Amino acid sequence: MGDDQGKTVPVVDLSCQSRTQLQQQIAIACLEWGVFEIVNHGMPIALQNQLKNAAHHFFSLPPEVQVELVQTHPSSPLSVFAGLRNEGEFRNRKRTLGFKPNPSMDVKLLPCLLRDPIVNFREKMGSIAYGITKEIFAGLQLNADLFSTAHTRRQTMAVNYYPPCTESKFSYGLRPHSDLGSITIVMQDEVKGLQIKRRGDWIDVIPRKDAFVVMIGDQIEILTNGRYRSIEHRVITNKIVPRISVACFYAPTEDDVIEPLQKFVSKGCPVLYKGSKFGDYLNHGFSKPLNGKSSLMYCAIN
Ligand SMILES: O=C(O)CCC(=O)C(=O)O
Ligand SMILES: [Fe+2]
Repeated sequence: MGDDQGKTVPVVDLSCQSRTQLQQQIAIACLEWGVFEIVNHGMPIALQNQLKNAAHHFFSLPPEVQVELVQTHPSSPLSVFAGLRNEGEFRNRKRTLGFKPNPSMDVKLLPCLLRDPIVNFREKMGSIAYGITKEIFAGLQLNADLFSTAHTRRQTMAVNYYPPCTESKFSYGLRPHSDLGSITIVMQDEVKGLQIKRRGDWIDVIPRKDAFVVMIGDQIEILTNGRYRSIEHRVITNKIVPRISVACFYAPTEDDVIEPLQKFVSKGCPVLYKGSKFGDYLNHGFSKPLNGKSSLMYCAIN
């Protein structure tokens, strides 16, 4: 486990420890950092490499070919786009291959290049996410099965490609933000770029071949009334090599209303957020350019 005083994101080994120890480590990481890395997570290396290779290949194709490959059919579960829906003043220098939430997916619609890597990776990552959220909620003495099921129902996935960038005003691959859902699990390649904000400083999440990054999202902050805070993060580009990441987002369904649990409210800790439908929260978050943790203002009680 990383040193709390240090500048390294804590690493949680999912093997070789009792569940109580595991829950404690995760609880400390959530409380003090809002982000941690997991090793021995059980995702086969071959599956990771398959998806990374497919992503490199896909993004090396001309943009119009990329679009043609994934968007020709209206019910395709995939879409490919540059930047974000709302960019604001500065562009986010990335291209994303996005997998829609719980599509009634006809796998045959996916191009062969991506079909097996995406489907297999996504399925395995879903069970890793369920396992992690279970330990997070168990560590909070909540009904772990119930809450982990509720907070992983909506699953989306983004394969991000950050091209090398020489213009300094485009140095952001992704501007500072917190994720809108409950948890995000990220697979990085070997290229640095992801940073998290801790006590006012930006800290690199140095890529480790064997690790995935787990980030606490806004819905957990709301549910726990600020006990666990969502992590602000950003991606910076570099001038030389492209970077690939795969971000898997887990969240409640769009009809679920998320509000602080009574357990986390007390005289000394008054209610910080009002309840809101996750779908409304999401639409509001997507309607604004990324700006730190401002997405939480949507339901903050001041
Ligand atoms: O590329 C990364 O490492 C993180 C991506 C991310 O933060 C996001 O897609 O929300
Ligand atoms: Fe993010």
